Amino acid sequence: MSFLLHNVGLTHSNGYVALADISVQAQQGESIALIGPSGAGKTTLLNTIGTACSPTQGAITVLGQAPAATGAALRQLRTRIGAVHQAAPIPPRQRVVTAVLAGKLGQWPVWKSLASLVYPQDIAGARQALQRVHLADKLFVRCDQLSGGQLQRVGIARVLYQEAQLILADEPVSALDPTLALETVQLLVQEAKARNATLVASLHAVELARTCFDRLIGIRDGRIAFDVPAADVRDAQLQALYAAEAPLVTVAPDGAPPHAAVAAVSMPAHGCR
Ligand SMILES: Nc1ncnc2c1ncn2[C@@H]1O[C@H](COP(=O)(O)OP(=O)(O)OP(=O)(O)O)[C@@H](O)[C@H]1O
Repeated sequence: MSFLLHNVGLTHSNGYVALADISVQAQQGESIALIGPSGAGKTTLLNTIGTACSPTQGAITVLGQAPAATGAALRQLRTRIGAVHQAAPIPPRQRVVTAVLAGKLGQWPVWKSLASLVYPQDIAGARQALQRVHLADKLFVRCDQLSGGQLQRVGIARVLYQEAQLILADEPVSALDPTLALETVQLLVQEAKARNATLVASLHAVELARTCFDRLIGIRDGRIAFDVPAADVRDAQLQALYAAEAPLVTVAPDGAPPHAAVAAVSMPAHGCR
């Protein structure tokens, strides 16, 4: 078992219920895409699985541990979890090589981590990870000299270098063009499969989610709308997931009566299978 959430809820201090009644489990090695409208709770769920957010209800086990454990046990657990953030939290003046090596800071002894900040301790390893996202030529470039998409790929190189057992990726390809997005999602899925790591990624590109992952979890209003093998998801489920709360009312320019427009699910014609 990779993780297990039982009746998990998360209510923010202002009373906003971001997650409610979330019960979900994943076997080691599964690849799962989280999909759902903006504000549905995908990031909050990823942060909860990744121990960055504590649930206010329910129980959670991650990689065989209850994250409520504090101090050294929690730090140790986090070294086994790799996170790819929507906007990589990388200091702008940091060199790319240092940003990638940061993936293993928690696994290295303190002396090595500190030494690596002054002189990168595994340049070959960082180069290899960067090669996989086509950025080996940026090894010694400062992160503030990269484009948003390049920075996002540095975050992916970091998680590849970390060799985490559980990879949590929050919209990992949102800044990439469609071709690179497909290639990068395939890379993450293949990497996870090759190492029997679990991958959970939130995505707005529904067709990428549908074609590249084993399983799809639809999130809406902080709840699980469906949890199905990717091959079994039906168009009606996707339409309902993304349907506007109230239909958008548009007025035709010629003064014809207003009509309702339901948000369409975008499905570009590319895939993994
Ligand atoms: N600290 C907070 N306090 C109160 N509400 C919050 C807080 N953080 C997030 N929220 C709310 O929780 C809800 C879920 O946010 P979350 O970022 O998980 O959504 P998401 O599905 O990842 O959205 P997106 O696709 O736009 O990234 C949103 O309505 C957001 O406004």
